[in-house]
Amino acid sequence: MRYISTRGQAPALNFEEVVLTGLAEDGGLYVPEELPQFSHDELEAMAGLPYTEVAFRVMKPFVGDEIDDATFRRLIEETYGTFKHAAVTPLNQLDHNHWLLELFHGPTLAFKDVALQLLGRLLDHFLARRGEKGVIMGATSGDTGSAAIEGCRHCDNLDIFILHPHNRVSPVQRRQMTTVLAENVHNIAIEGNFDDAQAIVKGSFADQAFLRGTRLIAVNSINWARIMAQIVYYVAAGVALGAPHREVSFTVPSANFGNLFAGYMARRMGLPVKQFVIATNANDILHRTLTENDFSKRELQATLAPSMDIVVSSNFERLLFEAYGRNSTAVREVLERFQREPAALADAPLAELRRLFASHRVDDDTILEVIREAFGATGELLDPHTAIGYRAAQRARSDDTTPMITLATAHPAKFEEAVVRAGFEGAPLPEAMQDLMAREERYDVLPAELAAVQRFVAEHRH
Ligand SMILES: Cc1ncc(COP(=O)(O)O)c(C=O)c1O
Ligand SMILES: N[C@@H](CCOP(=O)(O)O)C(=O)O
Repeated sequence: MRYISTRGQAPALNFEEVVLTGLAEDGGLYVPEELPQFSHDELEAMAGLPYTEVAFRVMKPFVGDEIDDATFRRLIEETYGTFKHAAVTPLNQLDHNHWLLELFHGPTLAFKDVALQLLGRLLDHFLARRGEKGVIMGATSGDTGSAAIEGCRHCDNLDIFILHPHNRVSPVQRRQMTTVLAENVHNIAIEGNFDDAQAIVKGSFADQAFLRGTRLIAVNSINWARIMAQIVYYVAAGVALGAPHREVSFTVPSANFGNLFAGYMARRMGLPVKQFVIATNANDILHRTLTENDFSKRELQATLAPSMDIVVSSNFERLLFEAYGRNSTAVREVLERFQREPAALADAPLAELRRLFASHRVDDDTILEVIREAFGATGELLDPHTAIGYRAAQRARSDDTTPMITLATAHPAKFEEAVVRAGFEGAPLPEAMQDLMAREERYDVLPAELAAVQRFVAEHRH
């Protein structure tokens, strides 16, 4: 399998190279040159299989023969062996036709674990095979950081630098990162927001001289392996609810759009998906683009769903690439315009997106209302991000007969503020994290400046 850049001006890479890199050198994101296709029979055969077997079948075409089957199966088994639910990503029925896809049973209690626990193992495998070392730089609004640290902290060949927005992640999220005191783990609190952190990471890919030749690796969803691993749970959930014999729909709490883009890939590979609902918080660029063709930046707002406090949605570029018929010149133009001024999409790609995607924006008051309402109706205590999805599914689904699967992206224990403000005592942390709030923390606070961060990385890597 070859991977090409959405901006069309970077060399094509193989799977190993694409995992070991981040942004393409032309500033684009890598996507597969051709998408594997699953036939009706192949999808049908996946129903009822263990998650790990579905994972192997879905991801194998992307990996090709770059990892032998026995090794790849071992990496998959080890990865999902860290999850606390036998089904890995169980479906939980809420009413006659609405399901929650629980993605928070991994070690750090958010959907990021599904991909990042695998990515850490893939990186370790490739770097050890090459006898190379690497430096990871990642930006987090709270969840990617801890999942990446958990996935990579045992990798001898890696230093990991995670940038989080200072005082803008929840206390549990911060401590899940900053209490990991391993020598190769470095937490940086940026005096800015997530977009600032993400811009510094992307800027570092554009100018890597500060690393003097050491490889820079991405763990954010700009890394294709993140998307690849997330495709699996769409397929597993879809076939569990009757695909390919019937269509299913998905609602996805969205911000950087890596999660929903994986669902879109699953559809392009053959999963019969009727509708995707994009659920946003007040940082609603995806909703505005879809409904008003307003593809423009606005000031980032702090909300009760802090992991979705993102304005510049990286993976929307991958969707635009598909909607523009893989015309990288057109994609480059629209994204360059977006950096300077409000941009609008051309008529045909916008119509293409509207055919498949609906969207809904949920404000903080509604998040609290939904947490109470959903608990009353179903007995489930939703985290604030999942609450956004729950309401969006109710408001934007196109019909009541297609099964609707709402992605539950995090465990409520990570977001005490919203849970308590909704009137609950809080959600207990799992046993293994009981002492989290008493553990020693280590992190450095830095200005949101590329040079300051690059200097820090250069000084602290091993
Ligand atoms: C809990 C949670 N829900 C939803 C999202 C949004 O996912 P995505 O960025 O893939 O759109 C994130 C992170 O971005 C998250 O951490
Ligand atoms: N919500 C994310 C933001 C980063 O998104 P990613 O999927 O691109 O890593 C977080 O919690 O850090």
